[in-house]
Amino acid sequence: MLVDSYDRVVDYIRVSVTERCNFRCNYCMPEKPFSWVPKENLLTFEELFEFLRVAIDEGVKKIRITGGEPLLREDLDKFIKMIYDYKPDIDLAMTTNAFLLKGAAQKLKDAGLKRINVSIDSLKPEVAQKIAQKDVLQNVLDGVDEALKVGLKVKVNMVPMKGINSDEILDLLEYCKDRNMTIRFIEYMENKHAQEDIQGLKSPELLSIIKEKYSFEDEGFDGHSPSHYYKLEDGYEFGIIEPYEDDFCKKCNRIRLTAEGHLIPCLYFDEAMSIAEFVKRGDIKGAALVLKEVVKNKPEKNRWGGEDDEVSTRAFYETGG
Ligand SMILES: Nc1nc2c(ncn2[C@@H]2O[C@H](COP(=O)(O)OP(=O)(O)OP(=O)(O)O)[C@@H](O)[C@H]2O)c(=O)[nH]1
Ligand SMILES: C[S@@+](CC[C@H](N)C(=O)[O-])C[C@H]1O[C@@H](n2cnc3c(N)ncnc32)[C@H](O)[C@@H]1O
Ligand code: SF4
Ligand code: SF4
Repeated sequence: MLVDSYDRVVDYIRVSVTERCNFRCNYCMPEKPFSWVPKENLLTFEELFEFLRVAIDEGVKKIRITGGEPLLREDLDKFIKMIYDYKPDIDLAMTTNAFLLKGAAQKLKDAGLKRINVSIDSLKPEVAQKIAQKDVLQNVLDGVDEALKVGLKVKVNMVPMKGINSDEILDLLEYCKDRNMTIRFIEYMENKHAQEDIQGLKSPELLSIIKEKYSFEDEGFDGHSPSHYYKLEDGYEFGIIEPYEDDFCKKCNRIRLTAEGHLIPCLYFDEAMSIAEFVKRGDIKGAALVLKEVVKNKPEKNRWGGEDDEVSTRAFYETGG
């Protein structure tokens, strides 16, 4: 079992399979980075899987594939199948922008993927285009329909921004409610890669917009998720993720692995240790020692907004969010 120095069990790994993306979201990657990680520096799916096998043997029960845009990586279904075949009861999920999902959903489901979280920031084609800097909406909506059709469980993530998509909170909530998909509104997290003039909506602002039309109860946190959940009178649940808070850190169960093999103990800290050289030379014991070290050094909580206000300079498209 992987237990950190605050007695938290780490049983969730978020794996970013590429930092590349076919969108240029204004809050994440408005411009193509000056240079991408060279392809030869990426761990192969076989190498990533060898490492994940160790992690699963150590008690990991949940794996989320993310990116950049994970659907850009060729043979993703084969990677998913490797994990599924090794541990069929693992909670195997993916976070995606869904642009390429229509053609991939069935293959991913057949390979063993169980759930997807899709980012949808607008239901208006021109607003979606302004945010992603590409005409994306129809493909995304078709991707979601296909995912539901093939039986994948779907959640939606939206980043509400003042003057851009803040008038669509209820529309997106209702789009999700009609399809029985949970929506989580993520407060915009400042980072040095985003467009400078963005102002995100905070939780009280979001709640007061929803209150104009719906009554709801506060359900608190669900398990280990950073999402705070609320329940409408008809039982539909929506969530809000407030990254500047740290109450959910007490129950944190996750670490992150980047496409180049950096193991990151916390979203907000720049420290990371590499497993790359170990897995490349087949030294699985060495990789397991790095895993234990990273878990041991996991910080108690983020320090965003605290006295010593530590701000991560690492981009979300690198860490996988
Ligand atoms: N502060 C903080 N935010 C996180 C963490 N994990 C996820 N988030 C935020 O939640 C967003 C959405 O996460 P997802 O990729 O949908 O994954 P998830 O919330 O673990 O998904 P579920 O397993 O469905 O609960 C991320 O982009 C982050 O903004 C975390 O460990 N700390
Ligand atoms: C980095 S993306 C990777 C997966 C995929 N490309 C997608 O967009 O779903 C993962 C999540 O991070 C969120 N995200 C990225 N930058 C963010 C920011 N600055 N503030 C809040 N959420 C952010 C996105 O909305 C998305 O839900
Ligand atoms: S949020 Fe996702 S889709 Fe948008 S630029 Fe970042 S990685 Fe790409
Ligand atoms: S901010 Fe760090 S400690 Fe808190 S939930 Fe996220 S990864 Fe865990």
